[in-house]
Amino acid sequence: MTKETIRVVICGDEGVGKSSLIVSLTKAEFIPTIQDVLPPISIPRDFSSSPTYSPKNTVLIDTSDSDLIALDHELKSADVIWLVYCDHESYDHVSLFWLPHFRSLGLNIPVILCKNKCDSISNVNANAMVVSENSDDDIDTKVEDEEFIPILMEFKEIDTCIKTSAKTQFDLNQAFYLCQRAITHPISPLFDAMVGELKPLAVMALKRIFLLSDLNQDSYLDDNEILGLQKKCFNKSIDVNELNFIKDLLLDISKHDQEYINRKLYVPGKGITKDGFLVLNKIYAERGRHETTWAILRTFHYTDSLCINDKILHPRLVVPDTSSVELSPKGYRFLVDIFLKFDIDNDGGLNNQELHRLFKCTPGLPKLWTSTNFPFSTVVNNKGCITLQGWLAQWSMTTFLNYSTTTAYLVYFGFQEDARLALQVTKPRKMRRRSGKLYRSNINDRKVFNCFVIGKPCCGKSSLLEAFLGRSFSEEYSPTIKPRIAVNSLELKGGKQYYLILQELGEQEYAILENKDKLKECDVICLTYDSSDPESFSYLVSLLDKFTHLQDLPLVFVASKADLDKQQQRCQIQPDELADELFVNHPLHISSRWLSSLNELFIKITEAALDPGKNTPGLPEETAAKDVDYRQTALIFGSTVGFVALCSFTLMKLFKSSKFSK
Ligand SMILES: Nc1nc2c(ncn2[C@@H]2O[C@H](COP(=O)(O)OP(=O)(O)OP(=O)(O)O)[C@@H](O)[C@H]2O)c(=O)[nH]1
Ligand SMILES: Nc1nc2c(ncn2[C@@H]2O[C@H](COP(=O)(O)OP(=O)(O)OP(=O)(O)O)[C@@H](O)[C@H]2O)c(=O)[nH]1
Ligand SMILES: [Ca+2]
Ligand SMILES: [Ca+2]
Repeated sequence: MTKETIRVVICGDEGVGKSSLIVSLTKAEFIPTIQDVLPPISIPRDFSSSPTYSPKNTVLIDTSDSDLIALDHELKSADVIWLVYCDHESYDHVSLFWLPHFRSLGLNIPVILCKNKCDSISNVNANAMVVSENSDDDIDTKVEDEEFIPILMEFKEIDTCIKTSAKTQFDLNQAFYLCQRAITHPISPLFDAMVGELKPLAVMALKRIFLLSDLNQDSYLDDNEILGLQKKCFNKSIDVNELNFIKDLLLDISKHDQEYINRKLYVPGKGITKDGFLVLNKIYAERGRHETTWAILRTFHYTDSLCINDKILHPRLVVPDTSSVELSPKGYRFLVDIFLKFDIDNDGGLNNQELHRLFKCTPGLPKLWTSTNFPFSTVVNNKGCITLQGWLAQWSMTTFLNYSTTTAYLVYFGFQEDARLALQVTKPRKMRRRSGKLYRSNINDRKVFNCFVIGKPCCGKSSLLEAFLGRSFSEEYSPTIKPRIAVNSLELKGGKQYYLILQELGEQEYAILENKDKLKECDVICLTYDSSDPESFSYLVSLLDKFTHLQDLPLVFVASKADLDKQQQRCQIQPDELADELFVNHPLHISSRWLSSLNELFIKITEAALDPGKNTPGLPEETAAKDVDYRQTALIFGSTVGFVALCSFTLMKLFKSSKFSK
């Protein structure tokens, strides 16, 4: 409900009973002689029989046709018009004067047409949620046929017609409710009275609701699923008779109604079909019980314009500048359930058909996904289908990069609660200072980290991303132009699970490295050079020179293509020297052909994200004495390994060449 206050302007010829209607309604008694024009009366929400969707206030405004200026003034601020007549003359005036007059004022608001002084009819109250055999159908239908129908056909602004009596209080509450309903539950977005069909947006929304309610995905709403839907929308259960009535009605329509002949609306033993669900809602609209349809739509957060409420899709979340957003256990649980529900063939992957079904109740794949080549941004199985591990990684990444996409899709997928419950905001980064330098403090509440992989063209960045997703190495080289992304989960010692996002920036590398805000979202920079290309390291040196602020972040140096012959880097400083100078680890030698070297790297990147102090340049170890000791042993150990390694390498070469020389 968007409106807090609804203004109902009551008009009609002199003496039709306008003022009497207001008095009778509000005082519940008929006072034969009253003043000409009553002052506006405000009726609070509690007055209504079904307060859920009624406005906070409804103001009833009495008018008189003797003062057209005042009347027009009121009409222009009206939300709905209660147009009253009571006899032949005032009836003729409805189409000859009143309705054309509203049009001439340019009003585009609903009109409730009311025939007053119908004193001979007893008060019957029919108000049921489910379509039921209408108890007032048998009451004098002459007025409807002769008076209401022609005028309803001619003036589409007439929402409903009703007979009342101010004297006997017949249907006064109903008339008042209809005025409110015209605003709170408008028929026009749902139903096209001209063609007698539900409107396309309504059909789309209802189809989506059907999909979400069909829990076992068999394309039928069985009794259980209907009960679930009823409970959810009306917070009450449906009784067996009502349910049987609906079923019989649908069976009857598919047997006798020419339009639906041979179309399955309800299949005994299985349930209501999607067509059946639509037909049912069409019947609600036709019988003036479209509140039922609105109640269903609103439960699924549809607004009057039949789109899902933006505040539900994108709830406001307070995210401090240096915090990140991750999925909560509840969010992961929901996404696991969705995956399992749609993995219909149970093979641990979602194939195209299954993905298509899953995204049927959404506007399609998120933009972020299509622009990052989903599903190849994450783990797929040997058939190219996203696995559960990949699915969760993909959502972890989406939440990290743009949580608003996650909340929206959770709602599309049918997440019942406030979508914020599926998220958690991490603590803002704390900063520490050592040796006069600010650096990021240890992290203990995050499990998703973001790493930019930087390096000279052809140094092996894409191969690294591919290997991270468990894909086999390819000799082929195709330069990366558009940024690329890869996300996967990994486990550190002790069994803790993390998600790591690796981004290769392509032609945007400079632009992104320049942008300090972008770097706030970056946990680690992975600086890669090709150890077999002598010109490769100098690229990194010049980047670090150019973007000095990179040195405020954790850095991990990587020497790629370790399976090829190592070359001396043509550069004023060698990789190990630079690392020493910056107080960070020496480059890790990896090869995309050697899986174990890669695993070590990914763990190292994650550890660098968890403990930025150890990996940020310019921070010598705090305890100097211990440090030296450690370094000496490390060096000795290192050189031994180096010597042995060198020996074995030469020996092997000799051995090999001698073998070949034979
Ligand atoms: N029998 C009968 N008489 C009614 C009913 N409603 C109003 N009247 C009578 O009709 C006359 C006009 O009623 P009002 O309520 O003053 O009508 P109004 O439309 O406000 O008239 P103006 O203010 O003059 O435009 C009064 O004598 C009422 O008693 C009704 O439902 N049944
Ligand atoms: N021998 C060997 N070749 C590798 C290795 N890693 C990558 N390559 C090859 O190096 C070439 C470039 O690899 P990519 O991963 O595309 O390099 P890149 O850094 O992404 O290149 P750009 O996107 O142009 O910046 C390809 O032919 C790969 O097959 C490796 O570890 N060993
Ligand atoms: Ca079902
Ligand atoms: Ca690349």
